[in-house]
Amino acid sequence: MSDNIKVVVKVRPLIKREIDQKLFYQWRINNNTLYQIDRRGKDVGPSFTFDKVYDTTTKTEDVYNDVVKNIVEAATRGFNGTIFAYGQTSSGKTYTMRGTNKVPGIIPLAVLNLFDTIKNIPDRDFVVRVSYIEIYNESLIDLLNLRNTVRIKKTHSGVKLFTTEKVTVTPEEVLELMKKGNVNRHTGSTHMNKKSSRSHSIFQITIESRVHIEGAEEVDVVNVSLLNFVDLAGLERSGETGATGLQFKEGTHINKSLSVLGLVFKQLSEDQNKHVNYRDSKLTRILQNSLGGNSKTSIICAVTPAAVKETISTLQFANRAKTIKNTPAENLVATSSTMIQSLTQEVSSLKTELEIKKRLELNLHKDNCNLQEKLANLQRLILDSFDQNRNPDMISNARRKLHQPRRATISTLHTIQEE
Ligand SMILES: Nc1ncnc2c1ncn2[C@@H]1O[C@H](COP(=O)(O)OP(=O)(O)OP(=O)(O)O)[C@@H](O)[C@H]1O
Repeated sequence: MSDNIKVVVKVRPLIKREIDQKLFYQWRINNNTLYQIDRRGKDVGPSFTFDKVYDTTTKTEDVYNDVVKNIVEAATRGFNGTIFAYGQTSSGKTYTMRGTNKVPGIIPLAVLNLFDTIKNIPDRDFVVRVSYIEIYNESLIDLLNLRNTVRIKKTHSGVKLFTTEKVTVTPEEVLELMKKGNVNRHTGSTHMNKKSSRSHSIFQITIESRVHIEGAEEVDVVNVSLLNFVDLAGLERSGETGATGLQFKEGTHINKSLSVLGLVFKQLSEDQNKHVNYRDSKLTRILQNSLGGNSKTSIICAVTPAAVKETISTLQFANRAKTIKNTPAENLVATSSTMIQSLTQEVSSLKTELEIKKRLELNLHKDNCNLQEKLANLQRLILDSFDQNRNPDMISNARRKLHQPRRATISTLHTIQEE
């Protein structure tokens, strides 16, 4: 397994729906290799080997210890980290990331581990901030405040999300925020999954730390790192999910952004100097730093044992992902001077935004003047038709005034009305 990008496969047990439909295990696992089998257990198709393949008895905690724990702990030392759950609809991604009341998922395990690790680093002061967004039909939604608008901006350290961030001091607070966000997520019932995620979600934890100096007024060095937990919506085929109408539209967006993700993975695994289509979807744009960038990354591919086509497609994706090379850098240390540089850049981009808004306002003002002028002309026409039988001198006087320059239009109109 590469140290910087780890790709593992997790096979979930058959679920009630599949048992009721008399579906059976189409895969057997031996020595981290998946073999396609028929109903009698005979090998019939392709096989796929990975560094780690977890069978149906594996606990999420084992996966956590193998491929997530070290990323969370490195985040307390200033490394960025990203954990993806990828797989077809109903393969167990949300179960793995979030867990249930009885079985904790990757996020709760990470949160507990994070606060434990921090507690054991007494010479640094930590600030932990949490945000939670979803990408629904290519729109960004702030799951911690649905009225907020989420923006993506390029900063000197990479692409940054501007969304609600809550400072938290206990694991319970973080998990409360996760629960609050989960309630706001778009889900729907399909033939494949009673509670299917209709969006990609990104649970972000920002960890900031500085050396603890008793009585010190000013701190010069700050480490900032970002942990992303990405629960991807599942690749789906409308024929199997029974999606129509809005669900069909959602499925189209999900599939499109996943195919951009697949393309980005392909490009990253082929040639490091090639153009990479990060900008083709919000998902890849936001996660640009975690894909072939400055991040330690683990991809957990969830597969259902009763599917063949979708499982093969997930395993092919996992194969490609293995070859991506990330370059996590240790120097994620922001000194006060780099922070000033970053803040200056942000100020300058906000100034540009303000300029654009001012120009828009000016254009709106011009439009407004044009409309007022049109209104005056229309009122002139109305006056003409009503006043045909009135004093001809008064009418020609009014006409003369109406043909004066535009700025005078409104006052002219008032004069005419007074006359
Ligand atoms: N390891 C497991 N053990 C038992 N049940 C599981 C396991 N993994 C998943 N399940 C069950 O399988 C079903 C589908 O799981 P889940 O909702 O996590 O899939 P998903 O991949 O997130 O689907 P979607 O993409 O449609 O949101 C759920 O009922 C879940 O409880």
